[in-house]
Amino acid sequence: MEAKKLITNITSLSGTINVPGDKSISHRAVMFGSIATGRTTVENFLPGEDCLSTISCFQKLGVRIRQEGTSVTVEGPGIEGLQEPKEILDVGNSGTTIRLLMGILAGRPFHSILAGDESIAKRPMTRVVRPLAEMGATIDGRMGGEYTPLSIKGGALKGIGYTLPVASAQVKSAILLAGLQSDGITTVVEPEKTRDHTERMIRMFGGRVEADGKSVSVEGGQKLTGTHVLVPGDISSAAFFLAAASIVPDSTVVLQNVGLNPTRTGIIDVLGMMGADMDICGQPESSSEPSGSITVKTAGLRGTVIEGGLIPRLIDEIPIIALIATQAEGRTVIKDAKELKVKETNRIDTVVTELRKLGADIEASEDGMVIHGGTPLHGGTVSSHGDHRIGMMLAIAALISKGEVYLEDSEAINVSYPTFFEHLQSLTVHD
Ligand SMILES: O=C(O)C1=C[C@@H](OP(=O)(O)O)[C@@H](O)[C@H](O)C1
Ligand SMILES: C=C(OP(=O)(O)O)C(=O)O
Repeated sequence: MEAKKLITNITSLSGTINVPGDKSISHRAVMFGSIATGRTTVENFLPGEDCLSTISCFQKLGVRIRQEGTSVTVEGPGIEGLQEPKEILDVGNSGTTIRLLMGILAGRPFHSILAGDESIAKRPMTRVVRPLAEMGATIDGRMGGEYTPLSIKGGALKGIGYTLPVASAQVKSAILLAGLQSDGITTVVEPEKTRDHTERMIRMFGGRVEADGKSVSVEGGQKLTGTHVLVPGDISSAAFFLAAASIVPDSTVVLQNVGLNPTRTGIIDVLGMMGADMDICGQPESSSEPSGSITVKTAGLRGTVIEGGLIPRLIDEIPIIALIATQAEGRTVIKDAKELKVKETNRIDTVVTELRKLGADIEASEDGMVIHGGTPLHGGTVSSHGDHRIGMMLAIAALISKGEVYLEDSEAINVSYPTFFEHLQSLTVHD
């Protein structure tokens, strides 16, 4: 594919966007709909490639799922109704799909093979394989189960107490999904609190889960019942426009229907610390996930330090935060973020490499990066490296670059935000 010429040389950004559905919640709505009994309807589903991979995997497990744009109906057969797949379960580019699916399949008495794309083949799986094997599943894969393709033969599971070595909502969720099929109680303790969409969804489907600080427990053998899920907009997608409106001069952008779950709002906290101009208006909670609208205007920003418990609350926003930091006054330090190395790309390397191509003053550290702000960006040819969040971050960087910017591998953006360029275009004001 030819490199895409990005939008540059704009005067300001102005307008309103309805942020597309949350990726994490869309995945879980299909998964819980598939293991529950009865019909689940999903509204404002994200029809991005990752969530479509989740639908296709569950269809291969015998679940009847109809998807038309942002609306999905799942005819839940109940967990016992899942059937041995005849084909390989292809998770595409999606870490959430493979890891949560492993938790579900760990308790099923049949054999499955899971595989995905080149990026998935490099992402660590032992973190999920180890606790699920301890619960009683038989899982193997390349390099002793660290990498795809993986094979799973589920078993009679027993509940465990497990302390996560890394803060990961995907690993926590996989263990909880296996725990729902286990004998007794399963407890997961996290080093830092991560997104709690799985816990909220267990409750939405009529199940019980106990959460106490960084510890979460479920009892096995609970019955889940199909329901209606209203998916709020994805704050991780909104983040690109929060950033864009903050750094493009004379801008005002309204982002409607943004998910405001406190385990995800680290980006709002950081923008606040940096001096951003945001006005947040919460909506009355119509589902178990809070949401609201955010009006963001251009502001002079200053550097900050991002570390510790804040990191899991903004883990996917670090590429766009790095770009914001190039425009802030002073230095921004991001640490405790080693997990970035095992995302769709090594996001420490890809952010540093690509932003440097546009003139940013940024360096990698052992567990994050250091950005010296106040640097004008120039034109160039950059690459997403097949990573949607790197691609979108670079498209926002182009808005403030002096000179033309071309993006290689721009289609990667379809993984989480297929209407990204349309939305960006609709906000753009030229002279
Ligand atoms: O549970 C989820 O939906 C996700 C958890 C995070 O991954 P980790 O669990 O690997 O931190 C995040 O980066 C990913 O985009 C979605
Ligand atoms: C890391 C991400 O997703 P996943 O782990 O599901 O591939 C992401 O969306 O930034």
